[in-house]
Amino acid sequence: MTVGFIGGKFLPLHLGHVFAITKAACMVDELYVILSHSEKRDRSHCSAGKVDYIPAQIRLRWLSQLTKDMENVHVLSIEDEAENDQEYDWQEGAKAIRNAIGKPIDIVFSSEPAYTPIFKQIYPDSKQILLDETREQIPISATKIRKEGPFMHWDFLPDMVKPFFVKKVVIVGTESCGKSTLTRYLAKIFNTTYVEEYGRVACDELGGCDGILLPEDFQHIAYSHKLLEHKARQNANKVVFIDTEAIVTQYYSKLYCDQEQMLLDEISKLQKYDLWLLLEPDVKWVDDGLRVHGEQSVREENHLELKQMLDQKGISYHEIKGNYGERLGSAVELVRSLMNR
Ligand SMILES: NC(=O)c1ccc[n+]([C@@H]2O[C@H](COP(=O)([O-])OP(=O)(O)OC[C@H]3O[C@@H](n4cnc5c(N)ncnc54)[C@H](O)[C@@H]3O)[C@@H](O)[C@H]2O)c1
Repeated sequence: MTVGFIGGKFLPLHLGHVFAITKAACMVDELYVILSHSEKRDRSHCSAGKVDYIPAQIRLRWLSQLTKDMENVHVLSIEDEAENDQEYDWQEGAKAIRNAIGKPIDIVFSSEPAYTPIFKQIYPDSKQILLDETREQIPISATKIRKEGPFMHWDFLPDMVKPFFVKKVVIVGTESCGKSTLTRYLAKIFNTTYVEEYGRVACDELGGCDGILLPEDFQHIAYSHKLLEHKARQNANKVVFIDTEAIVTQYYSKLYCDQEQMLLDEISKLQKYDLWLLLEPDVKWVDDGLRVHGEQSVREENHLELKQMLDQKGISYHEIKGNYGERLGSAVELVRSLMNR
């Protein structure tokens, strides 16, 4: 029975790691993948680059998803207190790894020749195997991803890792301000997924909204919308476009049922978007059979009401106005600058 391990920060996990882990898994009876983490050190690595801090729990989830059907692979997480790589105590780290594995280690895997003398010292009885020290198979490193940003190396990220980096753009506004068209067009331009307004789907099913929507419909709408958001984010290509969120649902609950719902407020506290686009009601009102507030003065009043609701929540949004072409142009520009940030 041979036991081996491969350790790393996996900050973030990439296809080079996947290659190394799968190759190592074929060379031993039992492989341990060790996630070494220290919040201080890992935060400073991330902030020195172009990625948000990736908590250890997220990295552990990725490794767990990756290895869940690899019967001879186990993932362990080991924390240390080092503030940077230079401060990392390899000897202490080895002690913790031995303890966690709890059986003799036959092979220590890595793709980093610089670790060879260290491993010789701290694992004198184990064999060392370098998996792809020239990084010929999968030419990528986590340092490069952090330095240049995940979007530059998107194809080197495993599918379970991508959603963490996906930017969420939400498009809000009152009736007939071009939200659903803008959402779909942005998704086409950025070649990605989008979420349509679930309230519309619900009203289509009911055959209308005015006078027949019940307060609980808005809860159903908010839950269903969040589920669609989750799915669209899983499949997104770097960015996902979302038509409407819980504050707009609250706005509609007030408009149709004269009820402000605590649940919708709570949902709105949990949501996090990278960019908010608030559409002005300055395009022609289109009667689609579901809309009822077409008078321009009413549209403007409603817009103001929604704006106030966003302001009260401290949301920072970009106001989008003009004809359809101008709206698309300014939205594209804002999304591009978000992606390059
Ligand atoms: N104490 C110990 O015994 C021990 C052992 C190993 C690791 N560690 C910890 O892990 C850290 C090392 O993590 P890291 O950030 O250098 O590794 P990492 O998270 O970037 O990579 C993990 C492993 O994958 C390999 N790898 C990376 N890119 C690859 C590619 N493109 N193709 C093939 N293989 C690839 C690396 O060589 C490494 O062996 C150390 O600083 C230490 O904290 C400790």
